[in-house]
Amino acid sequence: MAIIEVRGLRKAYGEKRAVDGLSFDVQEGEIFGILGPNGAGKTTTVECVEGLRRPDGGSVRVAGYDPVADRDAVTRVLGAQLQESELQPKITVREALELYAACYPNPADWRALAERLGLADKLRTRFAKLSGGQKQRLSIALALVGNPGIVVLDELTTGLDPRARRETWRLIQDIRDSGVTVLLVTHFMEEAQRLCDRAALIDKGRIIALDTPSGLIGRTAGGTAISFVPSAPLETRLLADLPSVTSVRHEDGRIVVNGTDETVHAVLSLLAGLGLSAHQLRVTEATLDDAYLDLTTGPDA
Ligand SMILES: Nc1ncnc2c1ncn2[C@@H]1O[C@H](COP(=O)(O)OP(=O)(O)OP(=O)(O)O)[C@@H](O)[C@H]1O
Repeated sequence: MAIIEVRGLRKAYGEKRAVDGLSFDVQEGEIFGILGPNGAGKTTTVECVEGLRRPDGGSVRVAGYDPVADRDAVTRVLGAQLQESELQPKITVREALELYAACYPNPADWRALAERLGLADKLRTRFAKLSGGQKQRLSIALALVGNPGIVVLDELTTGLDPRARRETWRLIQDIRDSGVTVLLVTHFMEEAQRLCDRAALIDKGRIIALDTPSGLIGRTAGGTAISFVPSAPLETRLLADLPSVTSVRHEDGRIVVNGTDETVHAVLSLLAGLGLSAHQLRVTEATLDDAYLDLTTGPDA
């Protein structure tokens, strides 16, 4: 069931069309990614979903509610991560959790939440004294303290070290596993590839692709590449004629064959049939990074 429905969403800032006719559905219980270059319109889109911005056109429904007209209802079902600047530097973790819990009719048990997010021993620590990772975990806790069915996380892991980023990924998976739908805005393709069930790739205010991460990767020209040094000279035409192969080239003394998963088996079978072996064999898969670079046009001017 679609818990978020966005239809023909448009939003301009003066002459600038930040969002230009976006439509997508987010299914209940999934992690849905919003990806795209700087200035693509990602934050504007999620701000319209959160009810923080009034769209110029199109419609948004969150659990059936209009985020602008039914602001209170949407606030109860949707938890948004706070920007760092929205918290007082002197507030303690405990005070922040208590304060935000008091704003909701059916808040979560904030002590249990602090425990779950690894903040139990930081309750008396002031916000300004928390590390980047701890601040991020607090912002997730505050987004969850109202017991929402949906949580919006915008650029959550920017600025975190690789370990803190991985811990945050585990938390996001736990949140999804507890039944919460996650709308995740990210610049990190590895993050999107690991976490998202589906993702929309936005460029210049429009959706240019919407699919599972592997579906998006499948759209790139790269696919699977197999490279090797043959044990004896080999006519590349034989490789190019294999059914799944898209290109063959010589690179630094190696033969590089692009194709699909099946190409690996086809190339090795051909070599075996010719009595040749493949030295320094390497197989590389295209990633969401490759798909992103293939499909988007670069930063907004
Ligand atoms: N309040 C505003 N006033 C004027 N222009 C704005 C405003 N907010 C955003 N924009 C412009 O609208 C476009 C989309 O911005 P938005 O913040 O939605 O993009 P984004 O994809 O979230 O970018 P980033 O990845 O850099 O955060 C950009 O060109 C941006 O400069």
